[in-house]
Amino acid sequence: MRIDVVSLFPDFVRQSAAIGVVGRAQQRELLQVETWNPRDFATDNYRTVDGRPFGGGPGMVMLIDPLRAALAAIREAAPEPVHVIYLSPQGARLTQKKVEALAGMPRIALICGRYEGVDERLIEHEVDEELSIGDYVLSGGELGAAVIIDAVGRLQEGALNDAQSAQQDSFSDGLLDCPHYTRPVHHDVWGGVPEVLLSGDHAAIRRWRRKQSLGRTWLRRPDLLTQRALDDESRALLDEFRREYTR
Ligand SMILES: CN1CCN(c2ccccc2CNc2ccc(C(N)=O)cn2)CC1
Repeated sequence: MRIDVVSLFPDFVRQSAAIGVVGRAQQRELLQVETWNPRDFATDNYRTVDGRPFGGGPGMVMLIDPLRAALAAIREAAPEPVHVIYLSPQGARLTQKKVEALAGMPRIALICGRYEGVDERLIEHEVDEELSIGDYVLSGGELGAAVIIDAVGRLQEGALNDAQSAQQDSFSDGLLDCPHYTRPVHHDVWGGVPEVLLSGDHAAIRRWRRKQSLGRTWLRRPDLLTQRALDDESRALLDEFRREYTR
């Protein structure tokens, strides 16, 4: 999968994508991240990328032409069609479901707004989808781009090793994760490690983890439970958790 990023701060995007699982996915050519700076496509001597807003008011707006020129260069750089995404607070909330859809695409382009955003006509004519990584204000779209690159990059076939993808499968089905523990087994101050995890009974451990995922989702994010049907076994486990919890 190829991801092209339009940003006035290409180094930030490139460096964040060079780390960890995503960096390795790039080395293995499972993922390709390219950055394009609109300033390199500005035609005036001052390499202008922003303009004063029509209608007045504070702040500046990103100019159409450098962005369009960057997008044209992106399209020209490889044959596959490009799905163009604009990161902004006005976008649809990013979810794992959306991440999975994006991860299956051959190419996406991420436009990172700065200043007060980009000229609306660029969004209308060149952007396929506007996405937000959450209901908060950032100084630019670059962190959103880094989030999408990580979430999508780690889903590329071969990016995660078996242990990581096993963890991924057990948890990614829309539930919160179960608690995790490691040595020292006994810490005097904080109490113990759940006995079942030390039992070596792998069926019981699997059951306990699933029950914890279901129970924690019910306690912390009940909204996630309404978005998915539970099979009979999960429903029974959750009922058991709820009975124990409300005792
Ligand atoms: C003071 N304004 C500066 C410009 N900005 C803006 C407006 C439009 C596009 C990009 C930006 C860059 N900021 C972003 C970007 C994304 C998110 C997100 N939630 O995904 C939050 N913020 C809005 C705020």
